Amino acid sequence: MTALDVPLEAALSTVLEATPLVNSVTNEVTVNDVANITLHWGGLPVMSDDEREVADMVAIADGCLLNMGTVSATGEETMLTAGEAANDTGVPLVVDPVGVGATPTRTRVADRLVTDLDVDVLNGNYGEISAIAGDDAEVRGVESVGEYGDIAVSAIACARKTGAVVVASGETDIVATEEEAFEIHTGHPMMGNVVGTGCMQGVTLAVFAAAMGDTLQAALSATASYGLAGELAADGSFGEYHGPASYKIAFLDAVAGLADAAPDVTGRIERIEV
Ligand SMILES: Nc1ncnc2c1ncn2[C@@H]1O[C@H](COP(=O)(O)OP(=O)(O)O)[C@@H](O)[C@H]1O
Ligand SMILES: Cc1ncsc1CCOP(=O)(O)O
Ligand SMILES: [Mg+2]
Repeated sequence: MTALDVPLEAALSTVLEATPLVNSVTNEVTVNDVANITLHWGGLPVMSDDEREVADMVAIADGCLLNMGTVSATGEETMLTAGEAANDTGVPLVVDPVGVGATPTRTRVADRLVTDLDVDVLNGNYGEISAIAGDDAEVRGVESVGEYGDIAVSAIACARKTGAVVVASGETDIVATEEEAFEIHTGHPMMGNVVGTGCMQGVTLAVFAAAMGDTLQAALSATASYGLAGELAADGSFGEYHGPASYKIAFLDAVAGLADAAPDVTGRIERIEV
């Protein structure tokens, strides 16, 4: 393993300076959290998801997230329209294949998104990424269950299958390309007790990819920053909490305050031999 230096303060200030407009076609469960965390990073959220408008909105955006958490038949077509607009205009595209593997419909929709679109970043939990890679996976509803000892292997396989930079979230996040994989040793178990932390990670990736350009650097910076905010919320740096609901508030405040918190992840990102 070799440690990788990722300058978070520079990445965070790049995001703040860019103020990227990110259009999220996302699920109705966490849409408000996705909008707010976009703003808290320094981006501008818009949640345009109507077939009549979405291509025009994506064309003027700096980033686009497609999250299939509650995708309907019309929503499926709208996500393809939005993704095609992103590809046509060179807008970085992030896909969160929520619940892929749980039902045949979700598997079909996810496969269509990664096949028909040029996806820059694909983010999902261990089960979702393993399912897309074609490996054994158990996704109950939208939650990853079971053990995934070879998640880095699955993430690289998923990157080779889709051409995307892949972020597999869990106790240790994995960022993988077709050639290499990194372990990101940040985050806190409390993050797993809040619905929406995967969805919010997806739009975080879209914000950083929109601002930074280099997709791998953006994925590493976004993932490390996200986990660091989770840690700072858990250690009380952004207010006392009494359970998962108040933790979520502290987490969102940690995201908004991270740039001024001397974020440092030295030694926390490792390139792994796979
Ligand atoms: N046990 C844990 N320890 C550290 N970080 C965690 C843990 N569980 C989840 N996270 C973090 O929470 C975020 C959401 O991950 P996860 O719960 O896997 O996604 P989803 O909500 O899509 O299932 C990720 O940033 C991940 O690193
Ligand atoms: C519970 C649920 N059901 C459909 S989408 C959704 C939210 C999933 O959020 P996350 O993937 O961040 O846990
Ligand atoms: Mg998720």
